[in-house]
Amino acid sequence: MAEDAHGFLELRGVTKRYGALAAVDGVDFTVDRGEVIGIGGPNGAGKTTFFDLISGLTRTTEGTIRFRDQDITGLAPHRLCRLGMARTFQLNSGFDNMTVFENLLAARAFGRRSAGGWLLTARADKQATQVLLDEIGLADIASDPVAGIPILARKKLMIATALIGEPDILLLDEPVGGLTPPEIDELIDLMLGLKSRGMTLVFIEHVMRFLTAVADRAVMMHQGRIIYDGTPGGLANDKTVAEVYLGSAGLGGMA
Ligand SMILES: Nc1ncnc2c1ncn2[C@@H]1O[C@H](COP(=O)(O)OP(=O)(O)OP(=O)(O)O)[C@@H](O)[C@H]1O
Repeated sequence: MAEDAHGFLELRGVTKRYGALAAVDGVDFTVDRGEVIGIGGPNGAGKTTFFDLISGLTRTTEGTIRFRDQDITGLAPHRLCRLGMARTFQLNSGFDNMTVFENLLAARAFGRRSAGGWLLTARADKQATQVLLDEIGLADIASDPVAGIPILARKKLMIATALIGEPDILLLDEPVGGLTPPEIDELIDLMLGLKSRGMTLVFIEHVMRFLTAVADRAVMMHQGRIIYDGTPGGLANDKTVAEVYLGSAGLGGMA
């Protein structure tokens, strides 16, 4: 498939209305292949809805979304998964009664992009699962039921579950929410590892230390619109961003 590195993912005039409220309001947004973008903004800014639109969980009211030179507006999540898009969620998901290994293996089997029966691919799937568990630092608890594992391990498992289908773009919704500073450092390293492998990453995060350490480009949303799109370093001096946070948490409160 011929595809341009520029405009790998492209949104034009994307709007989502809930009654009178425009949760996402006429957004234009382009992601190039290999970019690492951190999205911030106050609660209710529209960030998760924005991800839901891209990943096919919510239908757009207006606008178009293109991915890899295809119009994907309205395409179901499983179709997007097969095109190479994966995402994680704010809340940790997983099958609690299954082990870490089984969770990842199930994701591998159901998220497989190429055709092939279970029996034909079972051995390869198990190998790929083990390799990823090693890489992501979950091999030690591979046999543990997910119900009892710590929150950092759950976060890593969700990322692994998204990565096991070998996506070309990964969307992460608040990957470090609820983690301690040393745990955040660990996920910074994990993300930098993905970045060094050329993975296209778009993530939502309130923790500014994480956002500035990982992203090359920062995007701030407010009331469904993009109010800043530039370097992470430029955020601190941006008047519009400061105004949005003034009187509430302040820019420092984002970290
Ligand atoms: N299904 C829905 N029905 C009605 N309103 C909704 C729905 N989903 C989201 N909204 C509203 O859309 C707006 C944007 O919500 P969204 O969850 O996208 O914001 P957010 O930036 O992700 O917030 P947070 O940082 O708290 O996760 C909010 O005002 C929210 O109440």
